[in-house]
Amino acid sequence: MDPSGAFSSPLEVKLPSSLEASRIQTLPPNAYYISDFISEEEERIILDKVEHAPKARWRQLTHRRLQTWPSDLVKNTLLDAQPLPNWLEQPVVSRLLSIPVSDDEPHIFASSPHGRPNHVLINEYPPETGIMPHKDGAAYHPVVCTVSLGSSLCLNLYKSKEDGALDPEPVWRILQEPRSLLITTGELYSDYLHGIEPISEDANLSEQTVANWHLLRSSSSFEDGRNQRQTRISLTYRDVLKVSKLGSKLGPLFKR
Ligand SMILES: O=C(O)CCC(=O)C(=O)O
Ligand SMILES: [Fe+2]
Repeated sequence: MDPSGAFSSPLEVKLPSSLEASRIQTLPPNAYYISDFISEEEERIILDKVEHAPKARWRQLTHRRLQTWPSDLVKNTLLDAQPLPNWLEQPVVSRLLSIPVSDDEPHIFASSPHGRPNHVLINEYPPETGIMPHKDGAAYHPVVCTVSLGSSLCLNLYKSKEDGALDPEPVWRILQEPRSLLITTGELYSDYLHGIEPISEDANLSEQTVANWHLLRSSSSFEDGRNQRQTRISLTYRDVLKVSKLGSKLGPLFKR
């Protein structure tokens, strides 16, 4: 195992020497995209863990299912001071913490309260499933790290209009390939909304319409401008600002 927690061939995982090399330059500060963040074997292992998690872990929404680890938030607070399970820590967290942002910022969570992510949301998107445009809000330090598994799809970014209403046309699209990492922070986190359209195929994909086109693993596979969606699983890593030790003192009754 190498220091970044990699079990797999370094040929499959390609980490930049600093995030600057992975910056999505067409977007406001700051967004980064790393196409080969985890290997195919690591992807299989994580997908297997997600699929075989205890049934009670899944929360079913109208169109989408999700899991929260280590637990749901209560009033924006993480009640459980439980660590993340090992399969969510390795290789993702150790690898996240191994990539410098710049010479004086050792990694993307260096200035967050806990210095690392303490919470993971797992969302499942079968084709024709999406998520409404939204902001992630005040519970989290403004850094979101999303690992995509299983299939590609586009994340749309939206602006609020002057009157606060949503402008329904996305201002940008980010194409997320399986095994990729997308990091969004700063202005992108605070000033824009993000969402995923509930469609079976992303269309009109090109250098002009996809913000991270030049950072894709395989832009040639989208040469016809289309991406037929399969089921995509995303892991969203964040640092919840408020953590209460009370949850662990109250004991297992209050845990999920
Ligand atoms: O699945 C994604 O990439 C986005 C998920 C998301 O926006 C959220 O969970 O807040
Ligand atoms: Fe979100």
